[in-house]
Amino acid sequence: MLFRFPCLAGEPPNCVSTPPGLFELLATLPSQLKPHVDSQADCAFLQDMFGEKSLQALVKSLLSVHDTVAQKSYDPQLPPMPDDIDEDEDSVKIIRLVKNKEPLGATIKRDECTGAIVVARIMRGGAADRSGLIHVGDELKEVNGIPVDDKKPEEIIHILAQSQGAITFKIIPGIKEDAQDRQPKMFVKSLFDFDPSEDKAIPCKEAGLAFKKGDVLQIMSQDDATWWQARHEGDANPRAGLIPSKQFQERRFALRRPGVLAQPQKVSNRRSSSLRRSFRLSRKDRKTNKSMYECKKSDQYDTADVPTYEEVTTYCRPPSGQHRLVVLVGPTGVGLNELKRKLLISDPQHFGVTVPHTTRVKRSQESEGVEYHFISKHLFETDVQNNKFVEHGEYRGNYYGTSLDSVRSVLSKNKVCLLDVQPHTIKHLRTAEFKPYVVFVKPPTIERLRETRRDAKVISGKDDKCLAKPFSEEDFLEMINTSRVMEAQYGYLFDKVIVNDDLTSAFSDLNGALKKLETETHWVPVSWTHS
Ligand SMILES: Nc1ncnc2c1ncn2[C@@H]1O[C@H](COP(=O)(O)OP(=O)(O)OP(=O)(O)O)[C@@H](O)[C@H]1O
Repeated sequence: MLFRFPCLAGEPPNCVSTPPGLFELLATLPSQLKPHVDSQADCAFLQDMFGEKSLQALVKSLLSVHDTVAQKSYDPQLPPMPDDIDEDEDSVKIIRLVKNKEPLGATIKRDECTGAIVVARIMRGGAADRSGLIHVGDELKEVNGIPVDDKKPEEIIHILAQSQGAITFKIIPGIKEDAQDRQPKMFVKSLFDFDPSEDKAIPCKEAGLAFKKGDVLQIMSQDDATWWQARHEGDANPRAGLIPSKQFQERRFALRRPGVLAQPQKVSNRRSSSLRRSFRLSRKDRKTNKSMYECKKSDQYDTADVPTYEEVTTYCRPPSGQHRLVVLVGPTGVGLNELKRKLLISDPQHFGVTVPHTTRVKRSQESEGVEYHFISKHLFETDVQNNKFVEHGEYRGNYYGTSLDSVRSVLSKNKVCLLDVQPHTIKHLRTAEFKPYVVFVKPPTIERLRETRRDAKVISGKDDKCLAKPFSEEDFLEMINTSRVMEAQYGYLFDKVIVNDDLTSAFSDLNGALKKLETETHWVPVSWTHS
């Protein structure tokens, strides 16, 4: 039963502090409730309850606390207007902000031309921004009555840091820039790690926003060419932090590049030229050596491409829309084929793989379009010229390749196409048509590799005999090393990283991610959603 004290609602707070009135009110309540109470026992219970002294005392103290709070004024006490405002009196503003533990969210600098101390930046969502009283370009004249004209910015920051409670600013408002408010808000995926505490160039380390490769950031302001303001997408904290702008980060990266990239790291010593996996998939041709292909496309880092930020937007596959291409990458022997095989077995109607092309002669037990598409050398070369291949290579005088059309063919059957490629190929697949979801499969620790792969076999790339042999210690070390290099070089292109330790867990991790991909919203490059 819901009831309240009807005669108290809306009354001025002090009218309820007369105890007799309160006691009478409580005493009459049971009779007022009588029409709603069925039994005599309930009536007696209510009578007892409302007649109880302790309840009356409790209600009394509750109401008196309410009165005290209601009568309090929480408005800040503004100081009297200073009487030394003369010539500029129209343009001087006195602002009082109450300081709590949160920083003010503004930075100041000395204007190089005028020598005045001006507000350089207002952090979006910070205390100063939320107050709406301080703006970029405002000239700071006094802080807590102390003139700041002759002070260095650091001294003023010190005064601010020392201040407790309310801080009074005397400022001359600058010209208001509305342009920044009109800027569209954009989201970016960060393609590098950033730690402001390690950054020597940032104007204020405390104002920096740390992020990791793959984080989605909301860009709040790009007014400053060097330091943008951003916040983590979905973060409840509205306060923006400083991040290096795209241009600035690219410049810095370019300066650093000679040391880092002049010698692009090879993805693998033994098998870096291999280009194989998609070819091996549908083939019953188990003799095909995965390391036999010469990769024609550059295996080197694309130095023109500096990974900084990528503008992204949300995308959810329409229920009957084409599936996103699932791209698997990882070092040789990590278990890509094993995971792919498990997916195919789990739901053959749902998952599919491409049929590669080859110029080698068809064997008697093979059928066109099952193990391979068998085409002439001339046609293969024409298709290469016309960029029809995702990857292609040559082995023992024959060409092998995975065509874009073979990917389209799987997708057109409304299947999820599973494609494993060399990581440098990912960039060519990143189109609105394929909307690739890139899964990087990485090995666990060497100890776990030794334990889990005790009975496993790998096809050695060292010889030409294509024999499956137990993993050697060298295989494990190479797998781990290649994985590190791949992650460092191409990690910004990965949507999901799966550690293939226990096979069942890795499979369920992958399967779960692919299920979500079909129904949930994901961040994708904006260019993929413009038709
Ligand atoms: N989590 C795992 N635990 C135990 N054995 C595994 C695991 N994952 C894969 N294997 C085994 O490791 C071997 C190599 O796996 P797989 O052929 O799938 O590797 P791959 O990444 O496709 O490499 P490649 O393309 O060079 O063949 C296989 O014998 C496979 O059964």
